[in-house]
Amino acid sequence: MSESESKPEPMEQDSRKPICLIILGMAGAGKTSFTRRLSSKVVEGSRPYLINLDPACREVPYPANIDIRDTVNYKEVMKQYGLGPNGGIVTALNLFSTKFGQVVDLIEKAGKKHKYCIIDTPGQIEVFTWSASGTIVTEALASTCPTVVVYVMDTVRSVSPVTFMSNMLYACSILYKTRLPFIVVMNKTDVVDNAYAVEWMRDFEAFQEALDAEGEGETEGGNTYIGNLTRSMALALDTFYTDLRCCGVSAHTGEGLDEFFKLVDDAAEEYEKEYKADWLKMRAEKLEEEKRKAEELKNKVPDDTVIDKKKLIEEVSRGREISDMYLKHPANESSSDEEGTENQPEEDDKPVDVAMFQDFIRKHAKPNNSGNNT
Ligand SMILES: Nc1nc2c(ncn2[C@@H]2O[C@H](COP(=O)(O)OP(=O)(O)OP(=O)(O)O)[C@@H](O)[C@H]2O)c(=O)[nH]1
Repeated sequence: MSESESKPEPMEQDSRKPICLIILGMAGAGKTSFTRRLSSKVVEGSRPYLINLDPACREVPYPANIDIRDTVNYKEVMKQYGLGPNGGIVTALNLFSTKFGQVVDLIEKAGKKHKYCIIDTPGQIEVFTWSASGTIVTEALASTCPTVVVYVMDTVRSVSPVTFMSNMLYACSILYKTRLPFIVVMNKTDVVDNAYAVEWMRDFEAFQEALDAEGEGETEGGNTYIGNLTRSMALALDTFYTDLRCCGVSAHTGEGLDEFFKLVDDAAEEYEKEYKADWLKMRAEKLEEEKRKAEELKNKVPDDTVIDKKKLIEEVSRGREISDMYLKHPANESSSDEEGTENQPEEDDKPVDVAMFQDFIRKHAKPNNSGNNT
């Protein structure tokens, strides 16, 4: 029966899902540089599948398989909705997230070939972590594939105990918000070794000494209000530090990547054992809810409007020219674009997108943030 025993293997390979890594971190921590470094890492015969979710970045320095900029033109979004740059980025991500199901389909298919899928997020961390679209994207990924949050920390900028504490508090809040396996990546070790940070996490006395040393008569450490607060916070974070996966890396030199991938595999195992069941349950409940909402929406949308008639998001194969990419603007370009050519919106684009966007707002707007103008 050796033949039948060997048969399940390709099926397992076919249904294998990639391990999704959501790359988060403060502006300038090195998310994009780190993603770029990971993009060249060949694991089990292939490079990671890459997704850029930053609509405002000028250049993506790695060969993205999916790039939000091919779908949403955030400058047009700004114009059309009368928003500033931050509002434009948030709204662009909101629009993209309404179709994230299609992205998830592509990611699932990519699992046949790629072991990892890396998702680079916008420069301003709160655009992702404190927006409805960030939640939608995270939930869509986590309820389909093993998903791990990778928090990139700038080791150079965190040498002050107070800054380090603020960074860790932010990381901690993301951990509790996402409820996913978590890795702290201490980046830029080519400039400053991350040993100090690991010591502060493992040894409270060492952290206190550093705080005292910084504090003498200054505004931040010692017995000042901030110093005392930081001390209390460090104690409170003790539970967070226990079992926290962290490693030092340099996106510039590539140092620490092997250790990083070991932590990722370990975190993916943790997802399978401890998180997956909850996420699957949540997805079942969401599907049920969506079905109900879709019924409601169907009654509101004019009969001649067909939702999901065609794909909004397309995968871009490596090496393909930008001009070859499938471009479509959910915000509808009423003004002429920079090249002077204007794509005529198709008849059913606008009502569908507007209906989807309004439905999105209805689903996610809470009574207490209805006045939020982002
Ligand atoms: N020395 C050193 N510099 C780094 C490293 N990683 C990133 N940088 C530098 O840090 C700066 C910010 O890097 P990015 O990769 O743009 O950081 P980011 O978090 O994606 O930035 P935003 O998207 O703007 O938030 C750049 O000047 C990088 O060259 C590293 O490992 N070592």
